[in-house]
Amino acid sequence: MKFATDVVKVSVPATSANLGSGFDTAGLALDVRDELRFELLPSSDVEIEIHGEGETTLPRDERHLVIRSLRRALDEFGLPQAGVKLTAFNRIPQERGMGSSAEAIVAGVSAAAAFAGLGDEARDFIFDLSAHIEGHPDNVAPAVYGGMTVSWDFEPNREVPVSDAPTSKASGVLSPKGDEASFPGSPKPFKGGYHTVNYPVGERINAWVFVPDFKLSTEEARHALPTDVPRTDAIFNVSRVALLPAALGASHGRDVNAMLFSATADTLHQRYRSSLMPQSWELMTFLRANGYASAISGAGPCVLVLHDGDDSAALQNLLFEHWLSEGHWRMLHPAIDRQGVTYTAAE
Ligand SMILES: Nc1ncnc2c1ncn2[C@@H]1O[C@H](COP(=O)(O)OP(=O)(O)OP(=O)(O)O)[C@@H](O)[C@H]1O
Ligand SMILES: N[C@@H](CCO)C(=O)O
Repeated sequence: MKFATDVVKVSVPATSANLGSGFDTAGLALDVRDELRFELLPSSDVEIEIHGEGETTLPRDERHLVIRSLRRALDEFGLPQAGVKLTAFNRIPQERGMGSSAEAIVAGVSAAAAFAGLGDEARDFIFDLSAHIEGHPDNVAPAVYGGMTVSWDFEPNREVPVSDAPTSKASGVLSPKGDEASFPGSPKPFKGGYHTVNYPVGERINAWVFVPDFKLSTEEARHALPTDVPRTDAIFNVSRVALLPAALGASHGRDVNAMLFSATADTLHQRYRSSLMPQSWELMTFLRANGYASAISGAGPCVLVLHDGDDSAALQNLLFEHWLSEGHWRMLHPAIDRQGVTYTAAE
């Protein structure tokens, strides 16, 4: 395959994963965008220019996550590897729980799609490859599609308890191999791998992200999680995550803020990570004690608030004295992004 163009532009939104109860599953796109320009070079060099977030910390060579993801996707699209100049204008805070790594991966993969001359028809492929590179789909899905997403990893061998399933030819059960072809007849379940569903977000839903002046890598935060969780905690989160689409969709005339409050509650991950970010835990619990639907954003340490209506002034007043005035926290009030990644050929 040949390059369809020499220059492409990509814009990717920030994302907040988990939304409290939906660990590794729920995500929301926020209108804080990184803008990237990719230009093919006649040589095999990589040139990287970074403005904004990461300009003093990110590598400027083949180790850069955007470049690594671009390289992987060029192979997948059957395009040759080439020299490239990347110019990045980064606004998404990094290692804070706003989906910066998913952004970088989606940017590189989407750039390859645009170099291949592909448009919207490549979106599902971008999601699939990006989620495989990231290793979990909850940030990648809203970064690709916008809005609120619920994602899952369809693992055929876990969908049917294979060892217990009847083996008569009439029952049409999954083979231990567990691939797509082993579901005979109809209906057909999904193919193995990552999937996502986009849910509408009500026009009145507002999001705030409180960004601290310290970082926490997702890798470190994932190491803090236990292998097993109590059954009562699992039941608690199942009941709350099921509320999330209804609460964010907000078209049912019920008390949306009360539903958001329950929907963002969690017992599966946040408490286990609290010692890695005590300030975030303190802020999140203070907000909840004051009735706000609040959660750790992604793996932290940012804190997310969701609310029906614009409560900026009240939040500012509530948090000014102990948090915002000391300069350790910034308050962002991004719009909900409903577009997802954009990728186009450019001049
Ligand atoms: N714009 C970017 N360009 C290149 N690499 C990036 C960019 N943003 C993030 N990265 C890479 O991703 C790492 C941060 O990933 P990490 O998963 O720890 O945080 P996050 O994605 O911001 O948080 P979360 O996954 O909880 O939302 C950075 O250390 C860097 O290696
Ligand atoms: N679900 C992920 C989001 C961060 O990538 C976590 O909390 O570890």
